[in-house]
Amino acid sequence: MKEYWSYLASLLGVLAFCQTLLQLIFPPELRFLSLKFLSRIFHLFSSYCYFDITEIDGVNTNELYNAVQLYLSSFVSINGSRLSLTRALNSSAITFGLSNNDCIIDTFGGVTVLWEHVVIQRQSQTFTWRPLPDEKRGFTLRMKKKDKALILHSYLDYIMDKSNEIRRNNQDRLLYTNSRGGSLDSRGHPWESVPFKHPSTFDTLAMHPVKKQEIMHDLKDFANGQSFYHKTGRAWKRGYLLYGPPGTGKSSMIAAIANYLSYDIYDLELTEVHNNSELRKLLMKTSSKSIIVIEDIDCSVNLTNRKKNNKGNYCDPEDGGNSITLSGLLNFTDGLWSCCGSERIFVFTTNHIDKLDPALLRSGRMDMHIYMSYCSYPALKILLKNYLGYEESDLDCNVSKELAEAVDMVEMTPADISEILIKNRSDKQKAVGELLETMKTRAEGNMKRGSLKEKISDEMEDEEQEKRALESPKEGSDFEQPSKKEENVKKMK
Ligand SMILES: Nc1ncnc2c1ncn2[C@@H]1O[C@H](COP(=O)(O)OP(=O)(O)OP(=O)(O)O)[C@@H](O)[C@H]1O
Ligand SMILES: [Mg+2]
Repeated sequence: MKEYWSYLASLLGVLAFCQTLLQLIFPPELRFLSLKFLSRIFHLFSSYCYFDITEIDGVNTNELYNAVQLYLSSFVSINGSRLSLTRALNSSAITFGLSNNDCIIDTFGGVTVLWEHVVIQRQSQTFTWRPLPDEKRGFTLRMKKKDKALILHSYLDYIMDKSNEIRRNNQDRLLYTNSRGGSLDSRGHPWESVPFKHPSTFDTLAMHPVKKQEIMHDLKDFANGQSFYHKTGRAWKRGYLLYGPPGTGKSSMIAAIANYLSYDIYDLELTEVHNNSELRKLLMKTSSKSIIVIEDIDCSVNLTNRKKNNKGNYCDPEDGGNSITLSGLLNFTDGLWSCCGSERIFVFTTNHIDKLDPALLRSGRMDMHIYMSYCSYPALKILLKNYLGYEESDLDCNVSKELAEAVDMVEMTPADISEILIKNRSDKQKAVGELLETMKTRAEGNMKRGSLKEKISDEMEDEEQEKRALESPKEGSDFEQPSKKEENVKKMK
């Protein structure tokens, strides 16, 4: 036995000596190359092949990585043994994920594949324009070589579709906003996101039911219109311009659209975008199935100060590319760049449609112009139902008649009315009474103001007429201006 141990010790000693000798004789490059060669030989005879899906691809985020992560999280909770759990700030969902360097098996169309989540600490920070994350993350997909075609053609597409579906069904919508000053985060994103939890829906939106149905129909047509857009060669996008006084529900409508179609919202703060190329980059980083919103477009940037050139056409001021121009914005919504990605809705809102540049309003630019009006009676009925639980039949016949008459005479926004109803929601009758009272008072005020205005304008018109009568000489009087023809005759004489 003793002999055996001494034999083993001497063998180990010889091996260690050989290794040191090899290290001394062969430089590290040669050793690296030989290892690479050996691994090539190994892969040549192995029946498996591997795909690496890294989180960051060059400078761009790899959408496939996020999709795989989400896809695996849907069943990893049942099959995995060691999981990472995450819950985004304010999110209502817990996400399961594979722990670092853990594996999971999946089957697709009778084929078995193995996913490994690979996390490597980044060695040294080489020089980059922006800081990179401390870890390099990625997934490695292992499959049999013979299954490669199926995996590449169908499985990855399936994962993309499935992940989109999971995200829409299980997760909160996301509300993105462009970072202050156009800065990028460590993962190269110019957008910051928070879970979007706006409760507004088309059911709660107070507007004329016919108009509402029309909009909802248009939205569904758009969302289901992939083949139509493809067939007609049009980019799969749609533009809505929402205009109307403050408090009529423009922002609520955007939230309702997002909830209706399960789209994310990109709320673009134009004042934080420095130039057209930055705008283009922001657009490139938006995902499909999203709504890109520019609120108060008339106030965001000065897009209306365009000059007429000598041909009479409007053109942007020359600024050396240091600011956003209207043509840049139109390119953003209309041009070739607007087609990167698909299934996107552009929404612009304004309180003053008359202040917008005609180029923005031209037909074909924004597909639908939607006027968000002061509250009408059909809209009021929705508010009464939402806030007080009242159907029309619950109201006294006379009261509903009075409400219907009064609401058409006052210019009250749904926001004004909501306020009164919320304040008195514990006492429904009081709420309706106060609403009616307010409407009547305002209507009287409006009428008084209206008749006063009418009186003033009548008086002004009378004065104007008198003035004109004094200034213009009477027919046949001495002060009659000679006609041009007479003047010419005089000159000839
Ligand atoms: N049409 C509406 N239906 C239901 N609620 C509404 C409607 N309009 C306004 N409101 C209520 O009033 C509040 C303000 O509405 P919202 O922010 O959507 O108005 P807006 O038109 O976007 O105003 P602004 O022009 O000032 O941005 C909302 O929180 C909502 O409760
Ligand atoms: Mg708004």
